[in-house]
Amino acid sequence: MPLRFSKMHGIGNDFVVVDARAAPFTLDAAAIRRLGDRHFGVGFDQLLTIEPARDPSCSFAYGIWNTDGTRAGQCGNGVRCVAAWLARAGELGPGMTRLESPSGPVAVELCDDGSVRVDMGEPRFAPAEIPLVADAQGDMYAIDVAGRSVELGAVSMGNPHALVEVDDVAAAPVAVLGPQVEYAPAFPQRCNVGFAEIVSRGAIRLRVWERGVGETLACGSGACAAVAVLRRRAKVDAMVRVALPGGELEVRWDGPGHPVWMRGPAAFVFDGEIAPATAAATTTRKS
Ligand SMILES: N[C@H](CCC[C@H](N)C(=O)O)C(=O)O
Repeated sequence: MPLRFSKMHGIGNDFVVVDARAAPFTLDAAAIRRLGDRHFGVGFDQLLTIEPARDPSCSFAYGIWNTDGTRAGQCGNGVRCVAAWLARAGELGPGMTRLESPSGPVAVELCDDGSVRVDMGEPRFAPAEIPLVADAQGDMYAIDVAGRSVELGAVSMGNPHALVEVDDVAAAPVAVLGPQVEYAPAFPQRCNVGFAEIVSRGAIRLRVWERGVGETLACGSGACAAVAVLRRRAKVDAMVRVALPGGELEVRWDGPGHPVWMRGPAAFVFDGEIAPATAAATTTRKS
């Protein structure tokens, strides 16, 4: 049987979405890496599966894999695409619908303009929940990276995020500092690394080095993480427009006890199928 999929994106963060409602998804990490290769496979930042929910309060569940074949606990741009995919399949009604992410329930709502609004849950700042092992000064951590100390904020949105404030996001050392922080021993499960420039109290610019992927055009959970960290430092208001290289998201956080709300688009690119031989091929990039 060929593997059918939909290619989708959320402001340039791109996904292969696989329907695993009837038959379980069985590809291993090596096969996922091959499909994620932009030259030998299809190419994606994340592979998403749509599955039956185990939590009775949720209508469906979704799984998330990075291009390196590792699993992720949350994907903000991905959950909007999952909602749009379910809507196209006639599975999503009006109002809020709860979906089961790998790190617990989130709620999605289709808006009249075609965008999707998501309750991403509460940000979790406790170091053990991120997880992060480092000395803190308030909510600022100093970690050793390649022989020097880097100051950053950190939060879990169901997946681990570090946030570095920069003066000019265009000049941020994303490709150098990103992987160094991702693999720093202070983050035992590695992390996604955001670089944020504050434009005003209601607008930031953000680039994200994603765990297991590299720099992407956008990261939804990263946008929520950035607003949560900066709001906690009282540097931004509750409602923030987050400009990423691939487009813009609206993020709102009213503070402790409230979930982070994210709103943005979800787009279909094409539907396709992969021959079993391709999924099982041994040809792939060497590095
Ligand atoms: N692109 C996703 C994040 C993927 C997270 C993944 N890279 C990890 O936590 O390992 C987003 O829009 O939130």
